[in-house]
Amino acid sequence: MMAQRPDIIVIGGGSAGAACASRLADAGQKVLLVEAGKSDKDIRSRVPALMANIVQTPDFDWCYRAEPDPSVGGRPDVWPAGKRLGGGSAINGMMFIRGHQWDYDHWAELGATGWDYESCLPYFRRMEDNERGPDKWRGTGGPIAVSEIRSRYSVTEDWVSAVQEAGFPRSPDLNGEKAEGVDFIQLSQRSGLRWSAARGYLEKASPNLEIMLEAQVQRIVIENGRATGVKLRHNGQIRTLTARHGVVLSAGALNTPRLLMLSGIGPGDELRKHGIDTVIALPGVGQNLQEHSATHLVNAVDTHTLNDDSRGLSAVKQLLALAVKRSGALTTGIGHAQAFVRSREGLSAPNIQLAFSAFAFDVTEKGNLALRGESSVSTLVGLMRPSSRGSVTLRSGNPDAAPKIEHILLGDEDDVLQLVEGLQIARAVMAQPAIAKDVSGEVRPGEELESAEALSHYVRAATIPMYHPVGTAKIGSKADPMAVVDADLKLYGLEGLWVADASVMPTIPAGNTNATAIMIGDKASDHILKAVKGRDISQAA
Ligand SMILES: Cc1cc2nc3c(=O)[nH]c(=O)nc-3n(C[C@H](O)[C@H](O)[C@H](O)COP(=O)(O)OP(=O)(O)OC[C@H]3O[C@@H](n4cnc5c(N)ncnc54)[C@H](O)[C@@H]3O)c2cc1C
Repeated sequence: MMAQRPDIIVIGGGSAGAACASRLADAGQKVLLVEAGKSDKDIRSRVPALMANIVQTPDFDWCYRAEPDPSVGGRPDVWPAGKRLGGGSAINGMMFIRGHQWDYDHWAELGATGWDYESCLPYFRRMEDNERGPDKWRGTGGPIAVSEIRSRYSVTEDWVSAVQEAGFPRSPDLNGEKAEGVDFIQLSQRSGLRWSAARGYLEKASPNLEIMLEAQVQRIVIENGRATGVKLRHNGQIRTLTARHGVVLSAGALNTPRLLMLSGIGPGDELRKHGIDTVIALPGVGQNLQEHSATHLVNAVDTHTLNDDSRGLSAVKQLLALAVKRSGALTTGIGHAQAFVRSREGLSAPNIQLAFSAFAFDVTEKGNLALRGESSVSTLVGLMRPSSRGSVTLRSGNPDAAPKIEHILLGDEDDVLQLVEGLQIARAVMAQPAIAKDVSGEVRPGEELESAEALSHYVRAATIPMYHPVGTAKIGSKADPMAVVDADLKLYGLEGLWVADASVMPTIPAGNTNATAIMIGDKASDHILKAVKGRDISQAA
């Protein structure tokens, strides 16, 4: 344990917490980072394709399940959340994408002053070590390695051509000037291995940073209107640790609101229900839960795919390719190429993400995913700006109880319509000459489902969450009663408590959320330094 009392305690060493803790320590703060999970130094986290073995494994994942969702036939969906140093970035699909500039500018319009794209860009740039090199939009030399995919299949090249044949532009860089059009996917990897936020920010962190693993925070300690420390369980003992300046809460969009409520911060009625005294009444805690929804188009193909590389001699070759060249099927992320497209006229920005993979899964009778036995490809059709909103509340006052997640994935008819439009675009792409020559049939939804009505039934049955929960402690102006933190990420009504993770996003950005969460953690450090050292945020980054 740190000999001295730390200046700041950071709760949660995930995507945002790792970035924030490391930057604060670099700036001279004595930081104690407390993480409930173990280290991410584990081959199952490092080898990308082993992701399938760690999601839904309690040693890596909090393994949450939402309440039954009537909009998808009453299915109680799984809501994974990383439980290792690195958090989500230690178990996720590694797709590295920032989202569209419009989303950040929209945040600022909603009251998150200083979170427009121009203000976030220096932090996106400083986090990156981008294999494509630096330019006005991209960074190099930063802690997070961003690499091109190394699991290459000719069918992916064909898909990229087919998207263009279908009328969408080729993007020079979806993380660059414009997040619209088609490109190969970039991954959070270096030399074919996962590059989590823990690897990037914590492995070479300043000696000012101490990390306490397998330390599960039960609540934030509040004295005289100030957060002074945490109560946690470590090695079977309950301990209270204090910090000079305060606490940064980075437990992720599901656990951050849970910890706030366990600490007496949240909607009064909800706290009373569980016998918790209200310290600060903030009705927005746990509300505004947002999530991307996605459905899949699966095709059988006559060309070589990753499904073929998962069996027999080919599988052995892939092991060798990883060991010798750090390439091949075992370096795969969850997608290989992607396109951001508009499914209709009059939108301010693309509303649909198509993520193409040169592989496809079947769902087994037990509900598990299994790679298909034949050559196959899949196109994920993701809805980028869903209207549905859900909530995270307490199941009980027991600090070990899972949060109660209530989310109606397809609560809005127009969300279903947009997914149908996205599916129709994904099908149109597969019909283009560049890829039609590879395709031997449609597995899901199935060619017989043609009408928009039939496709909407399919969407309702087959849509799943994309594992991108955000928004449950949103940034907003003082005039917004549902805002939880101000634009400096300080909790309303309390000194010494900042929230820095995916929960502060006012709305979900158009793209997988890891890069945005890391940006928030990195930028948070400058807001906190402004508070504790009077540093000028406009001069930071
Ligand atoms: C299976 C999966 C696949 C995904 N795929 C992608 C992808 O391909 N690309 C992408 O961009 N995004 C992806 N995401 C989403 C992305 O990883 C998350 O948005 C991001 O990690 C969120 O960062 P965060 O800092 O908000 O929370 P997290 O990274 O979840 O960090 C929270 C941390 O807090 C710790 N913690 C929680 N409660 C406590 C407590 N009481 N005490 C101490 N510590 C605690 C947790 O163990 C965790 O380490 C995926 C997520 C999942 C789960």
